[in-house]
Amino acid sequence: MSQSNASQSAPLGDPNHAIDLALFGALGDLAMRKLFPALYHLDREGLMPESTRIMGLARQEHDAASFRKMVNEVLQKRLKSNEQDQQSLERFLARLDYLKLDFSSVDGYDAIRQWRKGSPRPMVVYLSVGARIYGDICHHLQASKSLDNESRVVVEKPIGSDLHSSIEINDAIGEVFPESRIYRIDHYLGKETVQNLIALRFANPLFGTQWNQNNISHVEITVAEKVGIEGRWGYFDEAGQLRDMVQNHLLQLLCLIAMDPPSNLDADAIRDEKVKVLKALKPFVGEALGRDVVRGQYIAGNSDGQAVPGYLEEEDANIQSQTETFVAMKTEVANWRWAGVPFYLRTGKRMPEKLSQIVIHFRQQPHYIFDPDQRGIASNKLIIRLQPEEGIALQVLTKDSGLDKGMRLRPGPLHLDFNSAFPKSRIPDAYERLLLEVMKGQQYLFVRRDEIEHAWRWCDQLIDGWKKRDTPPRRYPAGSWGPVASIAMITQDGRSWYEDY
Ligand SMILES: NC(=O)C1=CN([C@@H]2O[C@H](COP(=O)(O)OP(=O)(O)OC[C@H]3O[C@@H](n4cnc5c(N)ncnc54)[C@H](OP(=O)(O)O)[C@@H]3O)[C@@H](O)[C@H]2O)C=CC1
Ligand SMILES: O=C1O[C@H](COP(=O)(O)O)[C@@H](O)[C@H](O)[C@H]1O
Repeated sequence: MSQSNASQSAPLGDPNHAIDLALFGALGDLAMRKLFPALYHLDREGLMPESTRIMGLARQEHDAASFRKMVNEVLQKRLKSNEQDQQSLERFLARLDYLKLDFSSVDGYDAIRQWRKGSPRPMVVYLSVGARIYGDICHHLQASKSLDNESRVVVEKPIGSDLHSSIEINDAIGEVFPESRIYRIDHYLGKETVQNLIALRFANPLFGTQWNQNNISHVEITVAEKVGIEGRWGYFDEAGQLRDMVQNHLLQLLCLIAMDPPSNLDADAIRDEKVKVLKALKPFVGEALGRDVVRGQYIAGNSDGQAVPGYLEEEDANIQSQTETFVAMKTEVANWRWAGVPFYLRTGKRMPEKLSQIVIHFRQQPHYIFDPDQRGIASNKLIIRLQPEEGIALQVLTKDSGLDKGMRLRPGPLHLDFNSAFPKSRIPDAYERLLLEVMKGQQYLFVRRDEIEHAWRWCDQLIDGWKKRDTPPRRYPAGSWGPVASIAMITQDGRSWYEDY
């Protein structure tokens, strides 16, 4: 384990941000893979106040010592060697405690009240469990008098599987916590470049003045995953890519691209603008469903040169499943700013690369004077890369150099790569940022109830349409960019998916 100066030199976080964190589902996949590493990083970076305590809750038998050992093993495995230092690890592990609890029964919740007794810190309840049990947990916490009027709750996505179920879950949480103390996670909102999108759009007049249908011809949002189902077949098959990724992450990205400038950076000012976008999203009616949406499911193929199974051959698979692992669609935000500008969205599992990027295609000049053969390349693009290699590039056109080239155009990037532009700063994981905002009690990176519900309303009409049409998903080989029809969907508009990966 390498020794680093980070922990020695960093002051511990602002005492006003100290919390008691009750982490429900502490032995689960999300907690182990994302939450504990993120909490450790906050501690190591000096952002976790000294008195902050963390209680892990799950139903397996453990005591504090065996739980700490388990978390320690996970951290050793997940952290890079230059991120580990003995002092930070020891300090972080010492904050951890464990409570064995069956979340569905009120018995045992008294122990949480006992743990909290006399604590001056607000309690943050993090629900890293399936959404069906959120209501029970909130009510049992209330019944056991473990909460006070500063307690906050953090809930994971997806909240429900349609509008109706999300209303039920939100109602149940809302009976215990007011909206101002509910933090609905969409981890894409914690990604560094997503934050930068807000800065880019609203701090730079260069873009602010161009951000509308007069200057932008179309927008692409791609969230491609290289992985398949990773042992989550049961969960995923009920959800599918539309509910798992579009309803939340892709629609949130679309909102941040399409929203009007908020009057300030307050949570509600931003959320009000996002809601307006969700309300203005065109539904898919009539022919549009067949023409503008493509559902896909991967079959066996290759990933990194290795043969990988198809979706229906994965562990636990039901071979009859028609669940989509890929969706591509063309939609529109029907308002003054965006009328007539297509938003092409695509997301899928088992794509060739892990790639999340937004491409804003600007319109061509009204009058063109260069080589007619080059007309196709003659427009600017703004490429906002979320992962991997976070960065922003503006593709501009210059003259190709050389005596023999005449006035040939050459597209080239003005590139801001965050890793090389700011080499000293580690790019934090989305969960670090989100947990920090919860500790501070700031909600602007979290999703308000009406956003979730408008997003479901829009997805529900799409899902209903699919049910009525009852057509199977199109097959695509693992390791490809999705069904051929998703390429045809955009080429029929005389465009193509941006491919400079
Ligand atoms: N994993 C991921 O990458 C992502 C997850 N999410 C969301 O995060 C949440 C957690 O997901 P994930 O970590 O994958 O889920 P897991 O099933 O891996 O973890 C859930 C944890 O909660 C425990 N648990 C469940 N029910 C009870 C109960 N009644 N009493 C006591 N303990 C219980 C489980 O214990 P046991 O093992 O004994 O059942 C387990 O420790 C979900 O809402 C999911 O949708 C969101 C985005 C990504
Ligand atoms: O919410 C989810 O997101 C992940 C993808 O997240 P990323 O940060 O790795 O892009 C996805 O794999 C998972 O199915 C989904 O539930």
